[in-house]
Amino acid sequence: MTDSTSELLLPAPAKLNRMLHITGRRADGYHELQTLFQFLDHGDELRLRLRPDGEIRLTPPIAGLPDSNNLIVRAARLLQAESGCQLGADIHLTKRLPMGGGLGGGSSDAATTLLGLDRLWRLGLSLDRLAGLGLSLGADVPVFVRGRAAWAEGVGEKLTPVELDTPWFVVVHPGIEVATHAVFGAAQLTRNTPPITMARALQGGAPSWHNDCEPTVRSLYPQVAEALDWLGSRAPAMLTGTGACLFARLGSEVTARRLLADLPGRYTAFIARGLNLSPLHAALGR
Ligand SMILES: C[C@@](CO)(OP(=O)(O)O)[C@H](O)COP(=O)(O)OP(=O)(O)OC[C@H]1O[C@@H](n2ccc(N)nc2=O)[C@H](O)[C@@H]1O
Ligand SMILES: Nc1ncnc2c1ncn2[C@@H]1O[C@H](COP(=O)(O)OP(=O)(O)O)[C@@H](O)[C@H]1O
Repeated sequence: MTDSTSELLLPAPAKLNRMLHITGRRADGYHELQTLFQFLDHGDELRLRLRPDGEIRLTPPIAGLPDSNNLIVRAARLLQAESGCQLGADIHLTKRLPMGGGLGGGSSDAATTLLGLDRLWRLGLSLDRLAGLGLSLGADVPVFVRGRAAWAEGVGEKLTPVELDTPWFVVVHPGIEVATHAVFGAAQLTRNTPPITMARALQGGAPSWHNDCEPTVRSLYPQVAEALDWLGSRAPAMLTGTGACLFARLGSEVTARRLLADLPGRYTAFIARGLNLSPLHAALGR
């Protein structure tokens, strides 16, 4: 974060779903989940600069995504409407996270916009209120607003903070996109995992965790299956969200770097550490 009152430089971290169970389907077609969210010390970055004229300007544009659909612009306009604030912002996005990869980049960008503009515009809104606004933008936004690793239920909005182990991860993008709606719409998807308590989920720890989307994503997207097989032969590996990104859990930065160096050239990847406090909240002191 810069020290100026008219400009902020803030992180928008990635998340992982350390486990994900699908426990049912609601009347509106959305699925009930139980998941553990954790942040990574890797993500996008937003520079927010105050504009007195009320305009919201985003640079650079994301190819194929009109600004009016960008969660950053939508979050900024929502905050203006909610607070009646007449101020605006120039927002510069450094996009590092693959889109639609299950790392929550768009949701995290939205949360950073809400918290950053709340600070820049001196609105003083509570995290409860900002999380409520975030939920209207997407189910994954509230966890980024609250900034604590969490046990999540419902569609991901009922959050209980947790302290998880903080290993190093190798996060791999297999080079294809997974359509979230195709996974949730697949006939073969397991939708009836019996609900468990948070205590039970935490008791087993990482070796006991799995993602109910994984078998469906494996069969619909053979490239994901191949990448998961490769990664899983080197370290315990899983899918995050509905993919397409995968993560392997390592005991140290050195072993993570070694695995990254061995990775076949057809995949893109990065290493990162798991965090129980979002770097956004660390930067803002919230
Ligand atoms: C399942 C998670 C876990 O983190 O996957 P990732 O997106 O991170 O991979 C998310 O909650 C995803 O949330 P989000 O990315 O906001 O999903 P959306 O775009 O709203 O949903 C796309 C489509 O997936 C289906 N969908 C999504 C979430 C959910 N709990 N049940 C659903 O059935 C719906 O058909 C919806 O139209
Ligand atoms: N600022 C943004 N960054 C990324 N995606 C965005 C953004 N705003 C809107 N989107 C839309 O949200 C979708 C989901 O993106 P993202 O959050 O990166 O993936 P996921 O939900 O799989 O973790 C994108 O495919 C894109 O259409």
